[in-house]
Amino acid sequence: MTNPNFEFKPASDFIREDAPERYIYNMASDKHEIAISTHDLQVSYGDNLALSEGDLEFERYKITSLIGASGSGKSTVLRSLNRMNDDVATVNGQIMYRGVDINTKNIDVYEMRRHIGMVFQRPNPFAKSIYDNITFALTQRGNYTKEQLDEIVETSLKQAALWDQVKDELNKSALALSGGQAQRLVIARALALKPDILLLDEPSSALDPISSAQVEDTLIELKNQYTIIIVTHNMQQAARISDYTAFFHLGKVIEYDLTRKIFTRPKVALTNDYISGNFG
Ligand SMILES: Nc1ncnc2c1ncn2[C@@H]1O[C@H](COP(=O)(O)OP(=O)(O)OP(=O)(O)O)[C@@H](O)[C@H]1O
Repeated sequence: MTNPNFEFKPASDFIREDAPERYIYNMASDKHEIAISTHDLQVSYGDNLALSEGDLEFERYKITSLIGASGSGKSTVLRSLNRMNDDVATVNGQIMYRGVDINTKNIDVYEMRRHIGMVFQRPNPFAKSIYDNITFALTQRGNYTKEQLDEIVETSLKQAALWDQVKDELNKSALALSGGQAQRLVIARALALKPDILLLDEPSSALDPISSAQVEDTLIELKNQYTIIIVTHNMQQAARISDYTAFFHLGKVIEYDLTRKIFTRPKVALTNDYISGNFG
């Protein structure tokens, strides 16, 4: 006989904050090459613990999307990966890159950011020519001949799929570019430093659908040579471009798996609720 006092609760109600139902893909067991990983990462803004547990591994030459509701900690993780949070947050734990914990005081942060570049939500070209946008950071910290700079400008613009559109007007102001072109210029600017890892924080959310598709195509092209980690609110975008997806909720990674599994057979009820638009 049915117990009249029994009340059915949705699965998400059973998730305890201290031990949420979760599933993390075990990358190490499959011998994937890891580009960067975090261990016991905890990030606080004052008293607010924005990321309370973060053990994540990012596979080399893959695109990993970080998804989750607003405030769930995605940007906090992304920004911590190249120390953009240093001045605003307390970041504890290890961030291992090429055998080095880059979350320690003796790291040259500027040098590290040449390896781990960042592209932000709004295209932010400098008020300089297209050419100078790409060469600016290089000329600040190194000696390059004009021929070397020309070559870097051409290669990075080609990689960012912008060369054909701007090759005859490299001296034009970058501020005259369209949103999609400007974002690809910013990607080219990051690539000019020859990074290993590219971090992108909602890189196409401020763009129209055509420009956004161009940026997505660019990222898919780039993953042959770069490890890409992207924060996105656009579920279709995550499903289209990424190999892995990590779902964040209240500062924790709830599910991290192959993208096709997250979007077709998520293992955690909360992930399913999120991707099917039932919350957030
Ligand atoms: N610079 C900051 N100062 C204080 N609190 C911050 C700062 N940046 C983020 N937070 C807080 O940290 C928590 C996580 O924020 P975070 O930006 O990482 O979330 P998110 O998942 O990237 O959200 P969104 O999708 O809106 O960008 C939130 O509670 C947010 O208010």
